[in-house]
Amino acid sequence: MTGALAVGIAGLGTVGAGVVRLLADHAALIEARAGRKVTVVAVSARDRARNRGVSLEGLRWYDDPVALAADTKVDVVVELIGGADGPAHDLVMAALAAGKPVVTANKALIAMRGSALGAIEGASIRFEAAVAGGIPVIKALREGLAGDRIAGFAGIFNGTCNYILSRMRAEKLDFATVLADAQAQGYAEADPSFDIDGIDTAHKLAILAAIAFGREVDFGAVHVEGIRGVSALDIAFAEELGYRIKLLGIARATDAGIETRVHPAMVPLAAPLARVDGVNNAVVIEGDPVGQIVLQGRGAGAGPTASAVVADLIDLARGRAAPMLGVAPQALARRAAVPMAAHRGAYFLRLMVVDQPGVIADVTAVLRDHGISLESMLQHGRSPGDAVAVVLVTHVTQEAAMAAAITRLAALESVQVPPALIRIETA
Ligand SMILES: NC(=O)c1ccc[n+]([C@@H]2O[C@H](COP(=O)([O-])OP(=O)(O)OC[C@H]3O[C@@H](n4cnc5c(N)ncnc54)[C@H](O)[C@@H]3O)[C@@H](O)[C@H]2O)c1
Ligand SMILES: N[C@@H](CCO)C(=O)O
Ligand code: NA
Repeated sequence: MTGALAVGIAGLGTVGAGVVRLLADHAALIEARAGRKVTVVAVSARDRARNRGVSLEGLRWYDDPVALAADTKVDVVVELIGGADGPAHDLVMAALAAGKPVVTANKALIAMRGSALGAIEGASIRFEAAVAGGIPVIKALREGLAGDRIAGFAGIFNGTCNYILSRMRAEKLDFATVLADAQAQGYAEADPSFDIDGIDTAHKLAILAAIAFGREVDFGAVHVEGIRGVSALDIAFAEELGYRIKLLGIARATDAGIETRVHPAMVPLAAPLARVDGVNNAVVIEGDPVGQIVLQGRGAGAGPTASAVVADLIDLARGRAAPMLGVAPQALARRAAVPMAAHRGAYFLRLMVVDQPGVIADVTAVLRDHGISLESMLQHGRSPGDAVAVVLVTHVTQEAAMAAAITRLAALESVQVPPALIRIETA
């Protein structure tokens, strides 16, 4: 048995304190599995006096995280500060420059700077915690499915959004009410925009797509829509039509290249992702020859996220090498990013129209002009002279045709508010 793996941790918030606690609580089993001790020797955070519920006795303290990377007694740097720039980025660059491996939970950093970091000669950087927290989805793709060709995957990667959508459905509440409550209870951030505008999901999707398809991390190519526009009315219609609305991150290999998109989607009740509720995350992967794999679990929180960070540390302690994105930098594939306009799928479209003769004829004429075929149509009740909801479900059609039709529908005099559009997925 070689000597202990000496760990330096920067950032002692939810995840950092969770990692210190897990390494202490499971010290014996981690040593047995790693073949050596994994020991925290140094830490850095902003407030030395703060009580984090974990003992920092005997650990070297650094006010400046970059100084922690220079500590010659630190073998591996764990970055748990967060953010694509600033101290987290400075620390990771300093650690890699010093030839030290890095473990991080920072999805923003990997999504925005992953390609540049991966290109650094000899860089060793692990980030299982960054995607779907405790679900070992990066290991599943990079190791477990290393022999498979991945056709695509779809997942629920943001617990905050899934919690909000689950409560909106179960309690028939609107978005603003549930968000305010989630903030009051401390689930959602005071500025929750990364979560609810889909950016956090897009970070995770960009990272996972790079590994699934062996190409560079391409955050800029991801089409991103969040959940602010999801209404209680559309959730009720989804229920009636046999769907659940989820914020999905989807990546697919098509003949034209790789499609990556984040948006609310209607998922049939029988599909694996439909029944994943609350703060849970889940991902459905399609591989050849393995077929379909479904992983579900906790995507956030101190324990689940620490579980992923510690697994990465054990890999390092074992001396297991793995290229950052699953293939060597020079072997990364160049595959085109497919624009959203080229996406093909089925759509749910809700219009608020004036209840008067001829309106449906006008609407269907627009759809006909753009070659869009309808699967079903729904209208409840009558309200002459007032606005009523009309729901249209299309057959598979091209996004560009749908977008053009919506522009024309929105301009019709009988259409009262901007049309609501939700894509239908089979995952
Ligand atoms: N909380 C989760 O459940 C979760 C899940 C997956 C990934 N992550 C990621 O893990 C990382 C940490 O998240 P968190 O929830 O623990 O955040 P947090 O806000 O609870 O903790 C951040 C820590 O970084 C420290 N810090 C900030 N600036 C610093 C500086 N200049 N120098 C030294 N320390 C500094 C803070 O003092 C704090 O201890 C983020 O990248 C986040 O996206 C979090
Ligand atoms: N804000 C994230 C945390 C985990 O990345 C979520 O709600 O899922
Ligand atoms: Na993970």
